[in-house]
Amino acid sequence: MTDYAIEARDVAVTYADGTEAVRGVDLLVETGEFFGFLGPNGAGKTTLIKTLVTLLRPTDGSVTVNGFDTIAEPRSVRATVGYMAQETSIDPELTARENLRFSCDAYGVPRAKRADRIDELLELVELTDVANKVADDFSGGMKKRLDAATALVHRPPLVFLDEPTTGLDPAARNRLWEYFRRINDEGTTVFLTTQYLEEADQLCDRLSVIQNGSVVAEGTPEALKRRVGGEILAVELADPTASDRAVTIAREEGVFEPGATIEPTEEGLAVTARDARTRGTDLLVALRDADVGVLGFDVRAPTLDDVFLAVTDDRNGDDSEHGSESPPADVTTPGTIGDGGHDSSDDDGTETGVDR
Ligand SMILES: Nc1ncnc2c1ncn2[C@@H]1O[C@H](COP(=O)(O)OP(=O)(O)OP(=O)(O)O)[C@@H](O)[C@H]1O
Repeated sequence: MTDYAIEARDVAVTYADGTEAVRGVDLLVETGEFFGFLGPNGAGKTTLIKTLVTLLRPTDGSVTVNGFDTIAEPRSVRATVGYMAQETSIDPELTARENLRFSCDAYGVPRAKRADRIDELLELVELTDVANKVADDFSGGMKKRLDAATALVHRPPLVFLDEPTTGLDPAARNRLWEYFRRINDEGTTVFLTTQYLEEADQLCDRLSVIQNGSVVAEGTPEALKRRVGGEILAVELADPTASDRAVTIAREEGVFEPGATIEPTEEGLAVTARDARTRGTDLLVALRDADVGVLGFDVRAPTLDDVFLAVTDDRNGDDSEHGSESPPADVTTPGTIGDGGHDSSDDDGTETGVDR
């Protein structure tokens, strides 16, 4: 086994209808890492995961997973990975225990080891008490926990989690996070795709941001946040329609360092700068002198939302290069990830399925 759980070189995936879902992605994930893959709907996350687990064949480039080439040695890849897909793989008519038994069959877990392995996993995902109840009666969170357990029956050294907490309430999400942390602490490499930036921030050692099939940023959550370039000063104006005027004042007064980003927001304006905290009061004074009323202000450290918006905003439609080395462009106020408006439920089934 290599030091890398995943080595993807210049991977491209084009669907039969000509959609270029993944365009020249390079990815190195070290053994033992908790790696995050972020991106808006339709960015190419699921396509890449399916390529890594041998469900899709790359149009171009090469992929090695756990030291095995995905095209030449797909069986070895499948034997050493677990895959929790977006769509649940559990059978609602079977009990939790039966679902796990079924997965043991599918993954070829030796019979003598099955009972212990199943008890261990039920305990890990806290479903021991309901082991003999049918999955149909489970809450969304319980189903997801069972789903995750079914991907682990063969003790894979690498597990892929495709948006595992989508649709769960915060409490259920937290429980899954604990469980993912535990398997990672025990040595399992985790590859997680998510649209929840907080989730990536909480869990991931390192992450990549993908947009339009290309990686647009990559690094540790901390390094990515630093790249936003300082802190964010948000000013709420008494009259939000005065925000353009306030922005002009902030720019023309030269209050902040030259690289500062000063933008209007719905409430007023936002400044991203290394001296946002120290020079913030100068801005407030300048606004008062210009008779622009201020209701309140706040200085905060950047979040991954800011990173995400900074690296993706400016690149909509720009698919010409990875750009992972260049600093992010402008920063806007936090929000949710944009919707590319595609239905990910369809799968062209280009390749064989993972035995599940
Ligand atoms: N079977 C398919 N045939 C043609 N195009 C597809 C197919 N599956 C996905 N696509 C397209 O490929 C692009 C990437 O889709 P993909 O599902 O990989 O994105 P994603 O980042 O996983 O999005 P989501 O978060 O919605 O799952 C999108 O433009 C999508 O519409």
